[in-house]
Amino acid sequence: MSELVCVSDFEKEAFQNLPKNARDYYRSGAGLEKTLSENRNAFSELRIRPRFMRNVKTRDLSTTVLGTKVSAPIGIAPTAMQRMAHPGGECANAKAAEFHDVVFTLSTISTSSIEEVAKTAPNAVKWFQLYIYNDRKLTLQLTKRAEKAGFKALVLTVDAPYFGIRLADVRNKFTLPSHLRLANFTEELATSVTSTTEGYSASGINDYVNRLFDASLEWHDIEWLKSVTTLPIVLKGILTPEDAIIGADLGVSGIWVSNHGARQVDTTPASIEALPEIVKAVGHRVEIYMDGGVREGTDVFKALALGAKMVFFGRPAIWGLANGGEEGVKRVLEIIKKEFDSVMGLTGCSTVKDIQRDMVVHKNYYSKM
Ligand SMILES: Cc1cc2nc3c(=O)[nH]c(=O)nc-3n(C[C@H](O)[C@H](O)[C@H](O)COP(=O)(O)O)c2cc1C
Ligand SMILES: CCCCCCC(=O)C(=O)O
Repeated sequence: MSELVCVSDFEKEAFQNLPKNARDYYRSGAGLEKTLSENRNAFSELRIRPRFMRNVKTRDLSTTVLGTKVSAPIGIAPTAMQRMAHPGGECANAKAAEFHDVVFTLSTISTSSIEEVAKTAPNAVKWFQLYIYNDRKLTLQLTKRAEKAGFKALVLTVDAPYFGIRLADVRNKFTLPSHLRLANFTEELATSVTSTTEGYSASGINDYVNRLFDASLEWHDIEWLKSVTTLPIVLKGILTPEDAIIGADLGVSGIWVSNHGARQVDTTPASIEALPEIVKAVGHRVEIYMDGGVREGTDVFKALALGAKMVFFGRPAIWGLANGGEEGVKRVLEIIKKEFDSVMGLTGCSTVKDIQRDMVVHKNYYSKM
């Protein structure tokens, strides 16, 4: 693993080693994957304006998120079915986050259960990502289990009433390998990720979600969620200030700017493009996080300069898992932290508060000169 020195190295290696069904599921985006590319390109369009002579001999990457101190403003986004990447799955991922003292977010659709993850990584800062099922009793049980297991926030994903068309999964007719289970569920719900339809939309993922997720959700359902949980609620998948304002008015604690790793609607903006206007609209009222295409320390720096309090990534942790399980994710986190530390020091920032809005501009700023 020592020859893997950046996230891109981990990605290439994971592509070699993962079975096609899993690799394509993890890698792919919706449609022709224009937004998938833009999530990366948009970071490259931004330029960092460094400042010097500011005593950066020691640097402190730490910050707080929803009142909890963490070692760095980076966290692991929820990604489903992680045991396809490594037998340790979500438990290994959470252990790595615990080791680095960063946030770990567990997906509803995990192959390790809420309780297993809590037991394996008792001291990790854990958040639970919630999908709302047609069966509200089941949804409530998930929420209560997360509370009981010590999870610190509920991340309600709002961008997935049903799932985008991911052509790779359609072509592969994605199914969950038969030795794995969706560990938060029993019986049919634990194993039924198989294609039941034929033809164009015949991916097991679309079929599962179409059958079970509540596509009728509206804003008033946030009131219901607030009434049944003691945990702070974060809305994940927000891409417009209009929706961010509604969420803030409803009293949520955080807005997570995201296009779901470009897996829902192709040609939505890159998350980093959507971030500034959302920060402008509600950044003074709630914490703002972002994910989508974060692969390097410079990306973390840019997102913070544009107003994010915390930056998450999904696929890099999967590539870490695929290259050595817990140790692989630890290494990925170490790399991104080291890169971020390097950028901070080399731009005159010794704490995250020193990262100012005017330190990042679009490259067009320079063409006007
Ligand atoms: C394989 C995969 C599975 C995902 N599963 C979930 C999920 O279960 N719940 C959710 O809210 N988002 C899910 N997402 C979206 C991620 O939480 C996150 O928004 C996205 O991965 C960020 O982009 P990045 O992978 O470029 O870092 C998934 C993304 C991927 C790539
Ligand atoms: C079997 C249900 C599929 C859940 C998929 C999780 C997810 O959000 C994704 O983007 O994939």
